Amino acid sequence: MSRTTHDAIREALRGVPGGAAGTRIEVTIDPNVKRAPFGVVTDRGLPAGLPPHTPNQPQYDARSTEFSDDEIIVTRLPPGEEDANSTMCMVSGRLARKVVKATSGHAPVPQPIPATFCIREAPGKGLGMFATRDILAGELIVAERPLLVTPAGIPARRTLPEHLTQAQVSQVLLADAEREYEVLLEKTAPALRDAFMALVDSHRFDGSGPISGRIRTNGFGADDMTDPEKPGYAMGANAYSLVCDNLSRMNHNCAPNAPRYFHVSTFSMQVRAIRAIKNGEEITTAYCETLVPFVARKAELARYDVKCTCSLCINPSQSDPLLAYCKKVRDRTPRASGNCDRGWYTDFSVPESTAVKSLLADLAAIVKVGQEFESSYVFTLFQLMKTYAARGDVTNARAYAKQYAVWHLAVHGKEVDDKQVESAFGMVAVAEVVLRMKGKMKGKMAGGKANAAK
Ligand SMILES: C[S@@+](CC[C@H](N)C(=O)[O-])C[C@H]1O[C@@H](n2cnc3c(N)ncnc32)[C@H](O)[C@@H]1O
Repeated sequence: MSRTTHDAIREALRGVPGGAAGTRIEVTIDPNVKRAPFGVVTDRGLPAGLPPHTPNQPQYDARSTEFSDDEIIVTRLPPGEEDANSTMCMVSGRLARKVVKATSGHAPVPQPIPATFCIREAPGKGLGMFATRDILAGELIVAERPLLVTPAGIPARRTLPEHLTQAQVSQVLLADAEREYEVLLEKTAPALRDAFMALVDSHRFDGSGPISGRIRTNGFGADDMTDPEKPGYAMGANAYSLVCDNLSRMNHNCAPNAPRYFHVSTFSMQVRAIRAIKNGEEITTAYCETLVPFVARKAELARYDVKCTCSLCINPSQSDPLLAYCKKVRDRTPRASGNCDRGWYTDFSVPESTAVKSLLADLAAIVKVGQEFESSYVFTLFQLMKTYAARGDVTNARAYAKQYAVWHLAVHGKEVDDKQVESAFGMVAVAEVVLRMKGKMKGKMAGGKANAAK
């Protein structure tokens, strides 16, 4: 399939918070299709003359060898668990196999004790998730199996007549997808199906059916639930949409306090606090790229029926320059710039006050606009850790090693403690050597002075 066609499908069917839509599907459509209609659609259903789509979804045991890596299959994951404790998934054979391997230890989904949240009304936003106690940075807030996993784009499976308009193409894709999802949902455990249907549907007027509407409203993308990118596929054409129960009640905030990630070995979507959260505070996540100006975020969020009123959106003239500053810091990170290291913490011609001062200014700007989940934050912590260590300041090097470990836990769910960070980067060892050297030099200088006085 050509890249343009994939792009068209992806564009046509975007609507997964935090995850670019798209899928590897056999479909011929007008490459000029750009997106599914937003707003009110008067003409719903299939255009005249097109027969309804009949899904053909054999269900596989994911442990079997009956399917190929590239096939999109229907299977229950993780395998071998009760229906109510596993998820109906429409995924590639490759991804199913990855999950089977990763979950073979049958690790249970972790639960925070005592519980951290409740779901209640969030004025102006419908329901939302709120802290029921103080939560520390890095603490687990919620972990749960998804209710449903589907390709982030729509699995259309027919050749479309050339005379269809763009809007009609979108309608056919949405109508066919609805039929596919109906069959998938019939196979889902009743309690999970009920929880799914109780979720909000913000796509009631754009041609989406009740199931695809809920998927588009509540599905999250996850890095660890994607297929490897293949040459020729559009970026994001490897993504999936994971709809959860409590987790899908999290509202958007451009300065979120709880990033999400997928924990494959427990097959659970998880959320941790990126900074301390107070009892009663709303727990939020970001549905869109946040280091862009207000107008760009507003346009992106309109897709999810979100009119954001967060502290950044109500005051764009103040927040936009700060976000632009944070973006500059992010563009300097190794991943963005291609530079492995700026290395200036070992450049002793830069005075400590200057080196530390500029890094602390970067950190303060990031914290001010609540972008702690960004890579620029962790890179700045890393640089501070190294700068202090290179100058023999063990206390500060340790403090930033701790924050560095907390960031990894909150953003990736990776359990690393500050001691591991210290030894991985030789932080404290470096600081101690520097201290010893400084001590010796002082001693020599003092000795020198004493000799001079004789
Ligand atoms: C994933 S759901 C979040 C939970 C939802 N509020 C509920 O009642 O179940 C996404 C929908 O919640 C609403 N929403 C999320 N964040 C919002 C925000 N910051 N402001 C207003 N509405 C928001 C929008 O209707 C959006 O389509």
